[in-house]
Amino acid sequence: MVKLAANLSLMFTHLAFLDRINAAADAGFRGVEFMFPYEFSADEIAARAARNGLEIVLFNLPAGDWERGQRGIGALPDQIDECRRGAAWALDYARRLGCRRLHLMAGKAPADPRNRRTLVDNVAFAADLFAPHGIDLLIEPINTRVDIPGYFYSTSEAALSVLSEVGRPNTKLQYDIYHMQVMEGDLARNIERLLPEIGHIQLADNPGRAEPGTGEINYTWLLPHIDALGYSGWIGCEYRPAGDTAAGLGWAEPFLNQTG
Ligand SMILES: O=C(O)C(=O)[C@H](O)CO
Ligand SMILES: [Mg+2]
Repeated sequence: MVKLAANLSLMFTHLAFLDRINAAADAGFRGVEFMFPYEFSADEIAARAARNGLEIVLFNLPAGDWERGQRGIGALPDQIDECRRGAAWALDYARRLGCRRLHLMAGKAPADPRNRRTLVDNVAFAADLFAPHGIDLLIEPINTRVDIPGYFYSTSEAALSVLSEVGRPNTKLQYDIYHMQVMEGDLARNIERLLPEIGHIQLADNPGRAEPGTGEINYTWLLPHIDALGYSGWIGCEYRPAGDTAAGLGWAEPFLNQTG
């Protein structure tokens, strides 16, 4: 079964954040993800999701000063304390929200030995903090060609080498099909090969990062294929709708019906 989650940081953005939860449920989603919940009360988010029968499937650890261009701090030696306080804050939210996956963003930093050591240690710290609560820690290679130039890892191989050095069973790859199309292509074969390492998938079309059907990726074929490979996790719709979010959900109807 293809399980789609609405990404509330990018979808239904004409509504206030909490109201996006209702909109996602009304559109037929059974799961939601978002970047950062921290300016809202965890109890309010949890109550709203519960009332709408929605599972909260993923959000990010605090990622530094986003407004000033930071995109995570996991690999930044000067912000180790902040990263670890953020891991504890994220865990508190995740427990209240019943969320089982948290994404740690590495940030923009060259892949030199000091930054890598910092990242490996921070990922290990957070994974160990989350493990007793049944929570997985995810890292996601992000394309450096269009979206985040200078991001610490932009290929599945680079992210997996970090996870293998960390060596914790509750660390997984967040495979964002959009980023991986930009950096690697050969999506079906790569997803099949990486499946045992993948803890969460996200999607958008390319170019433009809008909904499936607006670009070059054949999601009509790829989503059932991923399902047939045996992937049973969530697929987050992390795209910027080309127009009205609900009006652009035609592509998702067969899959939203499946989760209903
Ligand atoms: O940029 C992305 O693709 C992500 O998934 C980051 O977590 C930002 O939400
Ligand atoms: Mg993503």
